[in-house]
Amino acid sequence: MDNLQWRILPLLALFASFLFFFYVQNSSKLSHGDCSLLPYKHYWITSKSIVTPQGIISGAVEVKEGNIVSIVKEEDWQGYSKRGPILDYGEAVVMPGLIDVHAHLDDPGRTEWEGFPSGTKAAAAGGITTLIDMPLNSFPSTVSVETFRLKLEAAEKNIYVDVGFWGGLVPENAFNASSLEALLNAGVLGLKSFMCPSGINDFPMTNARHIKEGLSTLAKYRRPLLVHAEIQQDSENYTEDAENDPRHYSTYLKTRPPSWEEAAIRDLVTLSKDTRIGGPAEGAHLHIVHLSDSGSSLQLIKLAKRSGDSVTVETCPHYLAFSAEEIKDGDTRFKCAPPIRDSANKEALWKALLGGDIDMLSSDHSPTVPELKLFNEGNFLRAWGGISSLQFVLPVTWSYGRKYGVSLEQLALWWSERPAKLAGQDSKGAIVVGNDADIVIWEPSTVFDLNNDLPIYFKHPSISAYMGTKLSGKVLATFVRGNLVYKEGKHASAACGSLILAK
Ligand SMILES: NC(=O)N[C@H]1NC(=O)NC1=O
Ligand SMILES: [Zn+2]
Ligand SMILES: [Zn+2]
Repeated sequence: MDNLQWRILPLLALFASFLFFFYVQNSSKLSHGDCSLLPYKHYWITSKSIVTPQGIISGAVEVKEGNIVSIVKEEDWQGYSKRGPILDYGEAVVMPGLIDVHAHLDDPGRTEWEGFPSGTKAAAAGGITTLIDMPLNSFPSTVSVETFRLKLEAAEKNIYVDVGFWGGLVPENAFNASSLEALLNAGVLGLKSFMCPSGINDFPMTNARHIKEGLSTLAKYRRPLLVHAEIQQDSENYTEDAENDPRHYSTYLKTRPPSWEEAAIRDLVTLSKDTRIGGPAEGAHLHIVHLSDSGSSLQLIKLAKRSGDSVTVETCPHYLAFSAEEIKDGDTRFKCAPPIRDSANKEALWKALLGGDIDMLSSDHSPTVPELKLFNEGNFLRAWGGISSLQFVLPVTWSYGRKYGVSLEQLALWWSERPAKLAGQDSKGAIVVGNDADIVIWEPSTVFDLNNDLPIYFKHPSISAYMGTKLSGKVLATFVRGNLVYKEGKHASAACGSLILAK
């Protein structure tokens, strides 16, 4: 009897420690129920309006374990209808989730400006399923492996949508191939640089020589360089005098004429020759961010594309929604760089977008604290430059684009398919079998007022230029890799977005 006891006790202890081990393992993992507002991982989304690269269909999208596993047209749906849970969205639009390739979430270091939790909640509420965070406005800037690690630490378990990262190309690392390569090896999706002061001290500007070096390093990785294309010029039109009141938007506009963009883009299209097939930087790609000048700058880009340079260009909703004439004295919510120009320029930007000369859209969501917008002073020359828009880019593009006949397919191209390609995300950006189930469901005809009654998830709604406007297009639901992360004002309880690293 004694003997038996001595044999059983160690076995019991072993069994108990096994149980404890599995308990600890599982309790540290997030359960599916925290990541998604749905209790299941295999289901069908049905709608009369599903936007696919082959056109708009009525039917169903089957989602299983985070992927799109089949797309069924309505006429073939009969046999399917009892196979599992169905989320029927009726007439609402089912579109690929938006991919915002240009957002400043300011984390770590300036989380009072935005931060990963609030920024990605705003993204989810706006139908954005992936965003690529810019390397500046956080502190420190993402310009080395060490600073990139801090970025990843800040983002981990704090993101409600998938997030990738651009690294910074700055004078300090441009001629240091091993430093740049270490950053690229660590997984940034490409690099970003400025050709004028960025407004952030630890993110100094680059010149043509830095950019040439950057492109040649990026060629090996087949990743893009994104450039803020403005070069400071001597101002002919601007002098500091009583006539040029800094509370007038026209004063600010004079300080940053289209010639700044043109000068930068002229340099860039000389450098982008290297990206042609057979050129010294073949494999690299140049992407011009937030184009505002629809004149000579755009012509230069068109010419470069025609010559076979690997070049793309984005513009932002604020350049398509607003024009300089409408901006009231002191209303620094509208200050951004390059500036919002006149209405003729806005019309020409729409024409270029619809005609295919502008490739895609991005938010350039660049918030700050309200104090730095200097609302009391209303000084356009001294206030922070940056537009807050993240949650509203879909309804803004739709609302302001309707008079130009914008189609749902165009929205998907500008906001999902082409941005996915720029960021090197082959399994995102379109509703096709095998892709991540990144999906937005929205009602194009639902109108809403952007006021304080509306839940707004980015940190400082009062600084947004869209407050006080009426928009059309309400997001009902957002799915990230099959997880229902947002549904009519409610977010999933846990932040289960993935960090996207280049391989
Ligand atoms: N630092 C920063 O975010 N700058 C951005 N703001 C803006 O309006 N244009 C920019 O490039
Ligand atoms: Zn910029
Ligand atoms: Zn920016």
